Amino acid sequence: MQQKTPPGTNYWDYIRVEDLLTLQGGMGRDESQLGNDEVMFIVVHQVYELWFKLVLRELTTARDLFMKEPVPDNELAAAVRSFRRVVTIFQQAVNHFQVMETMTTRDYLEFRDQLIPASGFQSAQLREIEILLGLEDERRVPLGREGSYKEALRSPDGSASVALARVETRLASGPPLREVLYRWLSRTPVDGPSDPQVVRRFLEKFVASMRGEIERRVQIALDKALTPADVERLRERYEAEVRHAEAFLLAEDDPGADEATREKRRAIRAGLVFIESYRELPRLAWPREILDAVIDMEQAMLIWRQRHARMVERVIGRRTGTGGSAGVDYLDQTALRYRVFHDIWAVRTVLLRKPVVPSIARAEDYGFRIED
Ligand code: HEM
Ligand SMILES: N[C@@H](CC(=O)c1ccccc1NC=O)C(=O)O
Repeated sequence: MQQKTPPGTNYWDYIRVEDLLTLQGGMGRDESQLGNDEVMFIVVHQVYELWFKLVLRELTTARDLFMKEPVPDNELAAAVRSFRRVVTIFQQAVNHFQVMETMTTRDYLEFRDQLIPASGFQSAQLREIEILLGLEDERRVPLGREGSYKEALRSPDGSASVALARVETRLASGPPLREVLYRWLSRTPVDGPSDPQVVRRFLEKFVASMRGEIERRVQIALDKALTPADVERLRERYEAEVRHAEAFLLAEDDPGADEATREKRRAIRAGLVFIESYRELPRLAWPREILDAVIDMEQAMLIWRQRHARMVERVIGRRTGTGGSAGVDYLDQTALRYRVFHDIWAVRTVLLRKPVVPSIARAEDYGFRIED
């Protein structure tokens, strides 16, 4: 007997096209009253919110994975795929700003004032992405009106809103990715069992090797016939660089931190340096892919913020935002400051050339064999 197609299986019911097409009516809920620019403005925002929704799903899955102790090695590839999807989404989404840029300044001014005090600042899903990644509240740039970013999510009469509820739920939904990823990194066996003494010895050897590199660089400068005064200036810079690197690696860069916190930071930083420095060892292949994907992700988001600011500058210049911020100045600051994975960036300043990376005693522990 021929099988019947289950009812409801067609494009329009599955994709919910008719429902989707009723959502572009703006504040008056009547699309016929809106011009093409405003409908485009609404559609582009809706498209972004849908992308944000997917990003949140991927980040939640990855965060849940890194919450496990231990993190199952055979699931690392899935986390990399999640991060890569987030990167691809942001890279695509950044191009949607070009659609906005088909609108001239005067076209936009036709409907802009009615938007006050609404603003992209009230995108709860972007805030959720920041929270889930682990952006610290102290890093947030003040919007230029009273209270925290959460206050901006209240309704105009000061009451709670669906956007605020969304953000509160996210804040209560567990630790951010940064925290669990760093915890995982701190458990990296650094040339042996993860033990504070082993970690410290590894870091000290690493710093010693960095010191050795200074002489070589000074010699290069001399060979390039720089003046003695220039060479001296360079030497001072290199020495300051190593002092900074040492303070970073041995977690002496934050005098307020207690010893237990420092020990945790040393373990995270040693894990990072170890994975990056011996990235060709087979057992480090997936951890290093994780680090690359996380950097890609943060970079894609920074570029998204920066690109948004350039679009804004082009469309409205440097005027005050409808949300009450300084506009482009505010957005440019967020693009510089909103970083989450500081240590993964910072470790790039301290890595060494392959020939001078300290040798490790137990390289065979980090291999695997496919062939016999
Ligand atoms: C012509 C188009 C646009 C203009 C002129 C514009 C302008 C601005 C301005 C001035 C701000 C600063 C807050 C304020 O005081 O209002 C802002 C924030 C924001 N906008 Fe837009 N925007 C546009 C389109 C978009 C689009 C398409 C998105 C996509 C979701 C978006 C997302 C955001 C977000 C998430 C923020 C908050 C940024 C943060 O606080 O980190 N904007 N926008
Ligand atoms: N902040 C923008 C207005 C704006 O773009 C906007 C207004 C309401 C809802 C979303 C918006 N998009 C991004 O900020 C402006 O100052 O023109």
